[in-house]
Amino acid sequence: MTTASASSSSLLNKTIVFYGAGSMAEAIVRGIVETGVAAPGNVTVLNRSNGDRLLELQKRYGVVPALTEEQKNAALAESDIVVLGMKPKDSATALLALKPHLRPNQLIVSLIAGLTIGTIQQLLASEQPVIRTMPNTSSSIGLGATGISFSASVPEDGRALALSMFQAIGIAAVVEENLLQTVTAVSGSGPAYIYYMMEAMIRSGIEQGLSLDAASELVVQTVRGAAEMVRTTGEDPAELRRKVTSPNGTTQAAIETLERLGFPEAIDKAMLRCAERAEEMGQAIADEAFARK
Ligand SMILES: NC(=O)C1=CN([C@@H]2O[C@H](COP(=O)(O)OP(=O)(O)OC[C@H]3O[C@@H](n4cnc5c(N)ncnc54)[C@H](OP(=O)(O)O)[C@@H]3O)[C@@H](O)[C@H]2O)C=CC1
Ligand SMILES: O=C(O)[C@@H]1CCC=N1
Repeated sequence: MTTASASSSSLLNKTIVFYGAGSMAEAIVRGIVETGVAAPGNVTVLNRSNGDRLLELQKRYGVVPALTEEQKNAALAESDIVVLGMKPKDSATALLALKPHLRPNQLIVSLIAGLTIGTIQQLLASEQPVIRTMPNTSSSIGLGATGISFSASVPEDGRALALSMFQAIGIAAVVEENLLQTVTAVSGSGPAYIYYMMEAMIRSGIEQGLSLDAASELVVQTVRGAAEMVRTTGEDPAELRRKVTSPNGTTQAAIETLERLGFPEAIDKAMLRCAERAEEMGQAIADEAFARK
């Protein structure tokens, strides 16, 4: 566990409310509390109706649950940072409910796939400083990969705060807002592709005779080792693949099979569809915002 010391732009001095405290919010709460960059007593969690979940988060991380309407409204009105952690379909209603409580300098950090800075500001009817992010669930173990974009109204210290939040729980890349759909396709949804591949590898290992435990352990260590090899050697994945692939050997036979079955095209199409879906979800919220004006 690492610790952070308080300075004026430190998260330790800031109050943060997670407006929607589901899986992604928990990944971030856990990351920032366990790395010591945020004080649990300064972190409030609130949900639409699931109070039991808030009590669980309190037990696990020492954060503060907002259970009553009064507590919820106070947390939204008083926190320095409001993190939007609800599902896209719930976001327009949630932003309209947030609007009357906000002060102009509160930072909005959105985790919501597809939802644009423009739509958030439209729903809030203000130039509120908005930090749009696309994190992933590996943030809970400090290995997150987050894309970040800022509205023009985010001040320098707001940018630094957001970066410190996401850098505490992994890596953070600042990108143009229109590239956040691509970040969603790469790293937001990316863990699921890797889990899917792991599921398939474990299943095949079992079908070929390994026990569940042996297949799982071997697959986990293989994925972990492969990622660490790319990271620590700095070599290109293609070069590392070449080193595993003996001419006319077993790996070549496997890769040729994957190529014949369209593996690279399948990944490309999946990622394009993912980015397109983020766009569609953002458009649906924008349409709802327009309809509710
Ligand atoms: N899961 C992931 O890997 C990633 C998710 N995201 C984004 O994070 C967001 C959340 O996803 P995820 O954590 O998986 O979702 P979850 O369903 O786990 O959590 C959503 C939470 O939002 C709460 N909520 C819904 N409406 C409101 C409201 N009006 N006011 C307060 N709280 C509300 C729900 O509470 P209740 O149960 O009481 O309704 C629930 O706890 C999504 O927008 C998603 O696009 C981004 C990157 C990765
Ligand atoms: O599946 C989703 O919509 C969210 C966004 C990125 C990961 N999970």
